[in-house]
Amino acid sequence: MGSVFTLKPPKPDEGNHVVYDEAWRTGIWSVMFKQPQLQIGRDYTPLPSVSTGKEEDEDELRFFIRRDPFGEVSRYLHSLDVGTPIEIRGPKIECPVPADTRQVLFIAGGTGIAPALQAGYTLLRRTSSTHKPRIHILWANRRRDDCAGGVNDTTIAKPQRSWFSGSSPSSTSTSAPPPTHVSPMVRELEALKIQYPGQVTVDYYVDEENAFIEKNAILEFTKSGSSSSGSSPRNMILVSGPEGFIGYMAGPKLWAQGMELQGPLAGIIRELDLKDWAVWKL
Ligand SMILES: Cc1cc2nc3c(=O)[nH]c(=O)nc-3n(C[C@H](O)[C@H](O)[C@H](O)COP(=O)(O)OP(=O)(O)OC[C@H]3O[C@@H](n4cnc5c(N)ncnc54)[C@H](O)[C@@H]3O)c2cc1C
Repeated sequence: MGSVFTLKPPKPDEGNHVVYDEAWRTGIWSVMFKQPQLQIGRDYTPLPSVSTGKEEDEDELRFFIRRDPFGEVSRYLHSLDVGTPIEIRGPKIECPVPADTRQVLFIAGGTGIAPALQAGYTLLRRTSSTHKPRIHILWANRRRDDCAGGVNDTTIAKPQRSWFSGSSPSSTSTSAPPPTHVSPMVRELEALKIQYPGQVTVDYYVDEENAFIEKNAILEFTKSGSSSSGSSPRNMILVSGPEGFIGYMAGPKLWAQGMELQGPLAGIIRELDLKDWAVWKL
């Protein structure tokens, strides 16, 4: 399971604000947390503040961090008392979302949902009367508990309307009862949907329910998003999650000369041979 962490600078710093603001406008970014005893660092992805209703003007950063029972830094972070000082480094831009992007298909595994929220936030802030970008998120988790309360928007076996959407619970006999526990990341996704109606859709896939992201789920969105006109709008597929997940979807990333590279496109996305879609592995 994971937890949401909130970081505040010890004193207000105008410099931080400018740097973070630029990162939020650019796309997907991370910061590195340092574990002081072992002198090791790990990257984590700040969450946009859609659900909190705050502007990005308070240098506060929030993170969703999964506690790996055998992981050095994530265990360390979960063991800290509230208020403990911690050193971070960054931001590091992982992937810009170009200004003319119209459609994003985000394929996320586990905590790979945090960059999906960032991509959605950056993309949708650019909404205007003439520019209505869209993001469709396919989110895979091992357990239902990881995405508790999440209701599919587009899959064929479309279940009940989301209880977040404000429909009267007594209006239909098929309404789902409000779940007793709602994953914090589902709350973030729902907040984004409410802020940008019709521009965000999410489908959930749960390993323990034998629901896996397959080719047709990718095709459903990409075929509707491909351009029929000569000038192709910019469409992106972003893949984020554990190494094996990225490898299965889009082929592994590569290491060369101490640098992580994208590596060739492979996996099921390559087999789909999509035109007009740029693929990026996070
Ligand atoms: C750009 C980026 C953004 C990220 N954003 C987030 C985020 O927002 N939230 C989040 O939760 N995570 C995020 N991560 C992942 C995060 O950086 C860490 O990798 C994760 O928290 C695990 O780190 P750790 O130090 O706890 O585990 P580690 O100590 O690195 O261990 C990870 C796992 O590997 C196993 N392992 C370690 N060494 C060995 C070995 N020699 N042989 C076999 N197994 C071994 C451990 O048992 C453990 O299960 C992000 C990663 C990147 C690259």
